[in-house]
Amino acid sequence: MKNNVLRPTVDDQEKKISVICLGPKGSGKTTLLKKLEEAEGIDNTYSPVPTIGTNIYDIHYLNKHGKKQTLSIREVGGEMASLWSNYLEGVEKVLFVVDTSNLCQISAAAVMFYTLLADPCLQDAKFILVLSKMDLAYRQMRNEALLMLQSRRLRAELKRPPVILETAPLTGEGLAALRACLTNQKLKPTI
Ligand SMILES: Nc1nc2c(ncn2[C@@H]2O[C@H](COP(=O)(O)OP(=O)(O)OP(=O)(O)O)[C@@H](O)[C@H]2O)c(=O)[nH]1
Ligand SMILES: [Mg+2]
Repeated sequence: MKNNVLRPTVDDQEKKISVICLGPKGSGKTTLLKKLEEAEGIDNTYSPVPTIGTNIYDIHYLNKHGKKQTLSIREVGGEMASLWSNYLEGVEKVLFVVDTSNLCQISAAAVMFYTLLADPCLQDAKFILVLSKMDLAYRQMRNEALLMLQSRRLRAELKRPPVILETAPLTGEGLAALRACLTNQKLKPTI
């Protein structure tokens, strides 16, 4: 009689993706992830289409032993915000991207962010809050955004406060720090 071997199902074979990238529509998730992927041709003339559904980006890096590693990140489009909760199981890191230059969107972004912080699936997850499009935002906008997101309260009250990073993917600002944070590496001194 043949051994009754359990064959892996399609779900078992599916790549486990433990990092998710969320944020309001147009906040800059796709642009940021493509830049982290080091895709060619992402500059001021680049115009991505809104993500309908989800996309997966593979980021290649060397670990502390010099071994090549790949980190896969799933973006779920802002258009799909009502369905985000379906993608949270097994997630260990949440990259939440806000458009710092669009203060009209920040209060809605804060509601989305706080809803995720309270989600039972994400109680042990690490949150990285990305203030994006810093090339378009001036200092006061950045301060207002942090105020609306109640960053001080997050730092004071949460057991694991989110890491807050400023980026401008189109100019490359902040990408090294974000990459280091995603891959659990220390940022190399620039000087
Ligand atoms: N100036 C500037 N524009 C940016 C930056 N990042 C993204 N954009 C622009 O913002 C727009 C939206 O960018 P996307 O990356 O598609 O935004 P998204 O968050 O993926 O949007 P959804 O997929 O709809 O949720 C595009 O026109 C980008 O060119 C940035 O750092 N600076
Ligand atoms: Mg997108």
